[in-house]
Amino acid sequence: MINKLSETKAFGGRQMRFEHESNTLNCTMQFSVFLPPQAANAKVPALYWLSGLTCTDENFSSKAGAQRVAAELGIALIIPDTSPRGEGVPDDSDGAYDFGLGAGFYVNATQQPWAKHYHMYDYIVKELPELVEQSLPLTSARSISGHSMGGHGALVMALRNKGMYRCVSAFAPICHPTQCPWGHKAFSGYLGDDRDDWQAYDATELLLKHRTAPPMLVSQGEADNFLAEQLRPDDLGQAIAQTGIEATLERHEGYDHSYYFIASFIEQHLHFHAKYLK
Ligand SMILES: N[C@@H](CCC(=O)N[C@@H](CSC=O)C(=O)NCC(=O)O)C(=O)O
Repeated sequence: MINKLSETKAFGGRQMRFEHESNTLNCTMQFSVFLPPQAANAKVPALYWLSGLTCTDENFSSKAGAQRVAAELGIALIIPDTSPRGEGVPDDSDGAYDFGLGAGFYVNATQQPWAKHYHMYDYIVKELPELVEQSLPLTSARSISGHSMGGHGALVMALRNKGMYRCVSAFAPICHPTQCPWGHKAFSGYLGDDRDDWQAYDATELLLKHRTAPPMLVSQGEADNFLAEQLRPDDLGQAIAQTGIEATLERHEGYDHSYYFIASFIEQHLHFHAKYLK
Protein backbone atom coordinates (compact mmCIF):
# COMPACT_ATOMS: atom_id res chain seq x y z
CA MET A 1 0.00 0.00 0.00
CA ILE A 2 1.25 3.50 -0.82
CA ASN A 3 0.36 6.69 0.99
CA LYS A 4 0.39 9.96 -0.97
CA LEU A 5 2.32 12.75 0.78
CA SER A 6 1.97 15.50 -1.82
CA GLU A 7 0.68 16.31 -5.29
CA THR A 8 1.44 19.28 -7.56
CA LYS A 9 0.14 19.91 -11.07
CA ALA A 10 2.93 20.25 -13.66
CA PHE A 11 2.70 20.45 -17.47
CA GLY A 12 -0.85 19.07 -17.31
CA GLY A 13 0.36 16.06 -15.32
CA ARG A 14 0.84 15.25 -11.63
CA GLN A 15 4.11 15.46 -9.67
CA MET A 16 3.60 13.33 -6.56
CA ARG A 17 5.44 11.97 -3.56
CA PHE A 18 4.53 8.73 -1.77
CA GLU A 19 5.66 6.71 1.23
CA HIS A 20 5.32 3.01 1.95
CA GLU A 21 6.60 0.29 4.25
CA SER A 22 9.28 -1.60 2.35
CA ASN A 23 9.55 -5.31 3.14
CA THR A 24 12.79 -5.47 1.17
CA LEU A 25 14.54 -2.62 2.98
CA ASN A 26 12.83 -3.07 6.36
CA CYS A 27 12.02 0.62 6.69
CA THR A 28 9.65 3.34 5.55
CA MET A 29 10.60 4.61 2.09
CA GLN A 30 9.58 7.65 0.11
CA PHE A 31 9.58 7.93 -3.66
CA SER A 32 8.49 10.48 -6.27
CA VAL A 33 6.37 9.97 -9.36
CA PHE A 34 5.45 12.15 -12.31
CA LEU A 35 2.34 11.02 -14.15
CA PRO A 36 1.86 12.64 -17.57
CA PRO A 37 -1.57 13.96 -18.60
CA GLN A 38 -2.21 10.82 -20.71
CA ALA A 39 -2.37 8.79 -17.46
CA ALA A 40 -5.75 10.36 -16.68
CA ASN A 41 -7.32 8.20 -19.40
CA ALA A 42 -5.02 5.23 -19.99
CA LYS A 43 -2.10 3.31 -18.56
CA VAL A 44 1.31 4.73 -19.52
CA PRO A 45 4.86 3.29 -19.69
CA ALA A 46 7.39 4.15 -16.98
CA LEU A 47 10.97 5.35 -16.89
CA TYR A 48 12.73 4.54 -13.60
CA TRP A 49 15.32 7.17 -12.61
CA LEU A 50 18.11 6.24 -10.19
CA SER A 51 19.85 9.20 -8.56
CA GLY A 52 23.43 9.59 -7.41
CA LEU A 53 25.35 9.98 -4.18
CA THR A 54 23.82 12.33 -1.58
CA CYS A 55 20.48 12.46 -3.44
CA THR A 56 16.97 11.66 -2.30
CA ASP A 57 13.99 11.11 -4.59
CA GLU A 58 13.61 14.89 -4.84
CA ASN A 59 16.82 16.02 -6.63
CA PHE A 60 15.80 14.76 -10.06
CA SER A 61 12.21 16.04 -9.72
CA SER A 62 13.32 19.56 -8.86
CA LYS A 63 16.52 19.98 -10.93
CA ALA A 64 16.41 17.92 -14.14
CA GLY A 65 13.46 19.62 -15.84
CA ALA A 66 12.17 16.29 -17.15
CA GLN A 67 8.44 16.83 -16.63
CA ARG A 68 7.68 18.96 -19.73
CA VAL A 69 9.02 16.38 -22.19
CA ALA A 70 7.72 13.41 -20.18
CA ALA A 71 4.27 15.03 -20.38
CA GLU A 72 4.56 15.46 -24.15
CA LEU A 73 5.73 11.88 -24.65
CA GLY A 74 3.27 10.28 -22.21
CA ILE A 75 5.93 8.70 -20.01
CA ALA A 76 5.66 8.30 -16.22
CA LEU A 77 8.79 8.98 -14.13
CA ILE A 78 9.37 6.74 -11.11
CA ILE A 79 12.05 8.21 -8.85
CA PRO A 80 13.17 6.19 -5.81
CA ASP A 81 15.46 7.24 -2.97
CA THR A 82 19.14 6.23 -3.05
CA SER A 83 19.30 4.16 0.15
CA PRO A 84 17.14 2.82 2.95
CA ARG A 85 16.22 5.52 5.46
CA GLY A 86 15.07 5.97 9.03
CA GLU A 87 16.22 5.85 12.62
CA GLY A 88 17.14 2.17 12.72
CA VAL A 89 19.11 2.22 9.47
CA PRO A 90 22.89 2.28 10.01
CA ASP A 91 25.00 5.01 8.41
CA ASP A 92 28.71 5.40 7.78
CA SER A 93 30.34 6.10 11.15
CA ASP A 94 32.11 9.20 9.79
CA GLY A 95 29.02 10.47 7.97
CA ALA A 96 30.83 10.10 4.62
CA TYR A 97 28.83 11.08 1.54
CA ASP A 98 29.85 8.00 -0.45
CA PHE A 99 28.74 5.18 1.87
CA GLY A 100 25.66 4.50 4.00
CA LEU A 101 22.66 6.83 3.89
CA GLY A 102 22.24 8.35 0.42
CA ALA A 103 24.76 5.88 -0.99
CA GLY A 104 23.15 2.45 -1.22
CA PHE A 105 24.94 1.72 -4.52
CA TYR A 106 21.97 -0.37 -5.74
CA VAL A 107 23.41 -3.63 -4.33
CA ASN A 108 22.08 -6.30 -1.96
CA ALA A 109 24.44 -6.00 1.01
CA THR A 110 25.70 -9.25 2.52
CA GLN A 111 27.85 -7.75 5.29
CA GLN A 112 26.82 -6.63 8.77
CA PRO A 113 25.44 -4.21 9.85
CA TRP A 114 24.27 -3.35 6.32
CA ALA A 115 22.57 -6.59 5.29
CA LYS A 116 19.31 -5.99 7.19
CA HIS A 117 18.37 -2.85 5.23
CA TYR A 118 20.69 -2.19 2.30
CA HIS A 119 18.99 -4.25 -0.43
CA MET A 120 18.50 -1.53 -3.03
CA TYR A 121 19.00 -3.96 -5.95
CA ASP A 122 15.97 -6.07 -5.00
CA TYR A 123 14.00 -2.95 -4.10
CA ILE A 124 14.46 -1.42 -7.55
CA VAL A 125 14.05 -4.62 -9.58
CA LYS A 126 11.24 -6.29 -7.64
CA GLU A 127 9.41 -4.46 -4.87
CA LEU A 128 9.07 -0.98 -6.37
CA PRO A 129 7.81 -1.99 -9.85
CA GLU A 130 5.29 -4.42 -8.32
CA LEU A 131 4.08 -1.71 -5.96
CA VAL A 132 3.71 1.10 -8.49
CA GLU A 133 2.22 -1.11 -11.20
CA GLN A 134 -0.47 -2.26 -8.71
CA SER A 135 -1.20 1.25 -7.45
CA LEU A 136 -0.79 3.63 -10.41
CA PRO A 137 -1.97 3.69 -14.06
CA LEU A 138 1.17 2.06 -15.50
CA THR A 139 1.67 -0.52 -18.21
CA SER A 140 4.42 -3.09 -17.74
CA ALA A 141 6.61 -1.29 -20.31
CA ARG A 142 9.66 -0.10 -18.34
CA SER A 143 12.98 1.53 -19.03
CA ILE A 144 15.67 2.80 -16.70
CA SER A 145 18.14 5.66 -16.43
CA GLY A 146 20.26 7.33 -13.80
CA HIS A 147 23.16 9.58 -12.88
CA SER A 148 26.61 8.67 -11.54
CA MET A 149 25.96 6.05 -8.80
CA GLY A 150 22.45 5.87 -10.28
CA GLY A 151 23.86 5.48 -13.79
CA HIS A 152 25.84 2.50 -12.50
CA GLY A 153 22.63 1.14 -10.94
CA ALA A 154 20.62 1.62 -14.14
CA LEU A 155 23.23 -0.14 -16.31
CA VAL A 156 23.55 -3.03 -13.86
CA MET A 157 19.76 -3.51 -13.55
CA ALA A 158 19.36 -3.50 -17.34
CA LEU A 159 22.29 -5.84 -18.00
CA ARG A 160 21.21 -8.37 -15.35
CA ASN A 161 17.49 -8.44 -16.07
CA LYS A 162 16.99 -9.30 -19.71
CA GLY A 163 13.52 -8.34 -20.92
CA MET A 164 12.65 -6.25 -17.90
CA TYR A 165 13.68 -2.89 -19.39
CA ARG A 166 13.10 -1.91 -23.03
CA CYS A 167 16.22 0.30 -23.01
CA VAL A 168 18.71 1.94 -20.63
CA SER A 169 20.46 5.29 -20.48
CA ALA A 170 22.87 6.94 -18.09
CA PHE A 171 24.46 10.30 -17.34
CA ALA A 172 28.07 10.15 -16.17
CA PRO A 173 27.70 6.61 -14.77
CA ILE A 174 30.28 4.86 -12.60
CA CYS A 175 31.13 2.50 -15.46
CA HIS A 176 33.67 0.18 -13.85
CA PRO A 177 33.09 0.27 -10.07
CA THR A 178 35.39 -2.67 -9.31
CA GLN A 179 38.22 -0.43 -10.59
CA CYS A 180 37.54 2.90 -8.86
CA PRO A 181 37.70 4.27 -5.29
CA TRP A 182 33.92 4.81 -4.89
CA GLY A 183 33.29 1.22 -5.99
CA HIS A 184 36.06 -0.25 -3.82
CA LYS A 185 34.70 1.47 -0.73
CA ALA A 186 31.07 0.57 -1.38
CA PHE A 187 31.60 -3.01 -2.52
CA SER A 188 34.06 -3.95 0.23
CA GLY A 189 31.70 -2.46 2.83
CA TYR A 190 28.43 -3.90 1.52
CA LEU A 191 29.66 -7.11 -0.16
CA GLY A 192 32.88 -8.03 1.65
CA ASP A 193 36.41 -8.54 0.42
CA ASP A 194 35.83 -11.36 -2.09
CA ARG A 195 36.12 -9.49 -5.38
CA ASP A 196 34.33 -12.25 -7.27
CA ASP A 197 31.15 -11.07 -5.50
CA TRP A 198 31.64 -7.56 -6.86
CA GLN A 199 31.45 -8.57 -10.53
CA ALA A 200 27.64 -8.91 -10.47
CA TYR A 201 27.38 -5.17 -9.84
CA ASP A 202 29.86 -3.90 -12.42
CA ALA A 203 28.42 -2.80 -15.78
CA THR A 204 31.67 -3.16 -17.71
CA GLU A 205 32.30 -6.67 -16.36
CA LEU A 206 28.65 -7.70 -16.89
CA LEU A 207 28.72 -6.54 -20.48
CA LEU A 208 31.93 -8.44 -21.20
CA LYS A 209 30.41 -11.54 -19.56
CA HIS A 210 26.88 -11.53 -21.06
CA ARG A 211 27.77 -9.80 -24.37
CA THR A 212 24.18 -8.61 -24.73
CA ALA A 213 22.28 -5.53 -23.56
CA PRO A 214 19.11 -3.62 -24.29
CA PRO A 215 19.57 -0.46 -26.42
CA MET A 216 21.87 1.85 -24.47
CA LEU A 217 22.65 5.60 -24.44
CA VAL A 218 25.39 6.98 -22.19
CA SER A 219 26.22 10.70 -21.95
CA GLN A 220 29.40 11.97 -20.31
CA GLY A 221 30.64 15.52 -19.74
CA GLU A 222 34.30 16.15 -20.58
CA ALA A 223 34.69 18.67 -17.72
CA ASP A 224 33.42 16.24 -15.09
CA ASN A 225 35.76 16.32 -12.09
CA PHE A 226 35.09 12.62 -11.37
CA LEU A 227 35.73 11.50 -14.96
CA ALA A 228 39.06 9.70 -14.93
CA GLU A 229 39.29 8.48 -11.35
CA GLN A 230 35.72 7.38 -10.60
CA LEU A 231 33.67 7.09 -13.80
CA ARG A 232 35.98 5.43 -16.38
CA PRO A 233 33.73 5.68 -19.46
CA ASP A 234 36.59 4.47 -21.69
CA ASP A 235 36.40 1.07 -19.99
CA LEU A 236 32.72 0.78 -20.88
CA GLY A 237 33.46 2.09 -24.38
CA GLN A 238 36.00 -0.68 -24.92
CA ALA A 239 33.53 -3.30 -23.69
CA ILE A 240 30.88 -1.91 -26.06
CA ALA A 241 33.36 -2.08 -28.95
CA GLN A 242 34.38 -5.65 -28.07
CA THR A 243 30.82 -6.95 -27.79
CA GLY A 244 29.26 -5.02 -30.68
CA ILE A 245 26.05 -4.26 -28.76
CA GLU A 246 23.67 -1.46 -29.81
CA ALA A 247 25.00 1.44 -27.74
CA THR A 248 25.85 5.12 -28.03
CA LEU A 249 28.47 6.64 -25.72
CA GLU A 250 28.51 10.40 -26.19
CA ARG A 251 31.09 12.90 -24.89
CA HIS A 252 30.03 16.51 -24.34
CA GLU A 253 32.75 19.15 -24.19
CA GLY A 254 32.67 21.54 -21.22
CA TYR A 255 29.91 19.82 -19.18
CA ASP A 256 30.55 18.87 -15.55
CA HIS A 257 28.97 16.31 -13.19
CA SER A 258 26.08 18.48 -12.04
CA TYR A 259 22.36 18.52 -12.68
CA TYR A 260 23.00 21.32 -15.21
CA PHE A 261 24.48 18.60 -17.44
CA ILE A 262 21.46 16.35 -16.88
CA ALA A 263 19.03 19.21 -17.55
CA SER A 264 20.89 19.99 -20.80
CA PHE A 265 20.44 16.48 -22.24
CA ILE A 266 17.37 15.03 -20.49
CA GLU A 267 15.17 15.84 -23.50
CA GLN A 268 17.40 13.75 -25.77
CA HIS A 269 17.35 10.87 -23.26
CA LEU A 270 13.55 11.00 -22.89
CA HIS A 271 13.11 10.82 -26.68
CA PHE A 272 15.48 7.84 -26.71
CA HIS A 273 13.34 6.11 -24.06
CA ALA A 274 10.08 6.97 -25.82
CA LYS A 275 11.29 5.24 -28.98
CA TYR A 276 11.47 1.92 -27.14
CA LEU A 277 8.64 2.38 -24.63
CA LYS A 278 5.92 2.95 -27.26
N1 LIG B 1 29.42 16.09 -2.05
C1 LIG B 1 30.29 15.34 -2.85
C2 LIG B 1 29.74 15.11 -4.24
C3 LIG B 1 28.32 14.69 -4.26
C4 LIG B 1 27.76 14.73 -5.65
O1 LIG B 1 28.34 15.29 -6.56
N2 LIG B 1 26.64 14.07 -5.82
C5 LIG B 1 26.06 14.02 -7.13
C6 LIG B 1 26.06 12.59 -7.57
S1 LIG B 1 27.72 11.96 -7.56
C7 LIG B 1 27.61 10.31 -7.90
O2 LIG B 1 26.78 9.55 -7.59
C8 LIG B 1 24.65 14.58 -7.09
O3 LIG B 1 23.82 14.25 -7.92
N3 LIG B 1 24.40 15.48 -6.13
C9 LIG B 1 23.09 16.04 -5.91
C10 LIG B 1 22.79 17.33 -6.60
O4 LIG B 1 21.62 17.77 -6.49
O5 LIG B 1 23.66 17.90 -7.28
C11 LIG B 1 31.61 16.05 -2.95
O6 LIG B 1 31.72 17.06 -2.32
O7 LIG B 1 32.49 15.58 -3.69
